[in-house]
Amino acid sequence: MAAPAVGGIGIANLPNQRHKIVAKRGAHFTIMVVGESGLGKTTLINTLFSTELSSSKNYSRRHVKQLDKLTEVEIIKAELEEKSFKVKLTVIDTPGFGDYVNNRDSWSPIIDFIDDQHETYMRQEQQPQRGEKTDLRVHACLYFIRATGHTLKPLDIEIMKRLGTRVNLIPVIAKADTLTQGDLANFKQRIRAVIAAQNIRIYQPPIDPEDTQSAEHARLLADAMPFSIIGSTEDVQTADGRTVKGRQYLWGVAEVENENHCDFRKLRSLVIRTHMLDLISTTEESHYENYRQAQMETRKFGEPKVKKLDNPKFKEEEEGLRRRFTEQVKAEEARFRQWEQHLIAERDRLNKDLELAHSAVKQLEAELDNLQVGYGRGSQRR
Ligand SMILES: Nc1nc2c(ncn2[C@@H]2O[C@H](COP(=O)(O)OP(=O)(O)OP(=O)(O)O)[C@@H](O)[C@H]2O)c(=O)[nH]1
Repeated sequence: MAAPAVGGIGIANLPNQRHKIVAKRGAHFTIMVVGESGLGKTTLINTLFSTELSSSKNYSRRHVKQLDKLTEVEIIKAELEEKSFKVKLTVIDTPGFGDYVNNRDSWSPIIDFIDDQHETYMRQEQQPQRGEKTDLRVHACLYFIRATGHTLKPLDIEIMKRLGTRVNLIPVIAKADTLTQGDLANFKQRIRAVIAAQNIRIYQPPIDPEDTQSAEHARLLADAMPFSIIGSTEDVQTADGRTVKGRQYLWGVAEVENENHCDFRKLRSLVIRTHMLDLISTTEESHYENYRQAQMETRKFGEPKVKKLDNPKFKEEEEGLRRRFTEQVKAEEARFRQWEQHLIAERDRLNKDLELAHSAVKQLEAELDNLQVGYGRGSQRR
């Protein structure tokens, strides 16, 4: 899918970033969005890249999707071009996460996907011919937090802990327009406290001591995390006559690009304008390297990864199957026993009939003998 960037989104700034050599070739960037259904993941991606990368979902089918109890990973590829600078963008969407009453292990397809990409890349590196490699290693993972105004849910904490050690984790507060500015500020503070207390690793923009301007910008971005987000690709009219991207309400407009309304500009700056190359290089140098080292310690060079057979989700399914099988066997056994009883009763009845017939025959034989004896005596007298 080749999608022309509408109105300019800033990827042309990439050559100004540190690694000019990458910029010359064009960047290869993979971003993953994780969060509950309906938190605005698709909308944000479309807002971020100013183009309809992914179409909106059919909400009438949402309940159907919940029944199959699967967190599917969806891959959207696009090529964005601005001022002849290209970014090969891959968006990994994870619809349906956290939709179910029992969310135990609902994160495993997401975590497995991230690990599998590192694994695939490492295996390709180990081949004698190392040409063009398939590379879907995730450079940035946007984690969507529901704007409840309370604090992080245990499920958020569990998955964020696991993500933080594998990818550049960027937490965002979804649908920030649903909270008042005061509530939003308090919510942010509480989330930051939980992140610190739970030792959740989130992406930290590097601070360059030699470049005060960029250091200040990096500090500003770090201080704003988790970014509050309003997503919308709609143009709306503000009270003072401006046309902006935003969401129209009776009380006014929640503007996507207004720093007083949300942190969308900061997030876009971090992901696209100023830190895309740092996200790519930290993935390579830190997250991939950690994975590679951990794997190297546990198996020999070139040896395939041992597949996890003790996945609790599969275990649960296996136990269920076994239970159902035992119940079925028991029911069949009971049916056979009943049948056997029936057969025994039938056999007894037939035996009795046979006995009766037998004694009737015997009686008839005796009568016949008597008759023959009587007939013999009669003929002798004559
Ligand atoms: N109030 C508000 N609504 C939003 C915002 N972003 C998206 N929405 C709305 O929320 C609904 C769901 O948005 P999507 O972008 O499809 O959500 P999603 O997270 O991709 O949903 P799944 O793909 O089902 O996981 C749509 O009706 C959007 O218009 C936002 O920032 N604020």
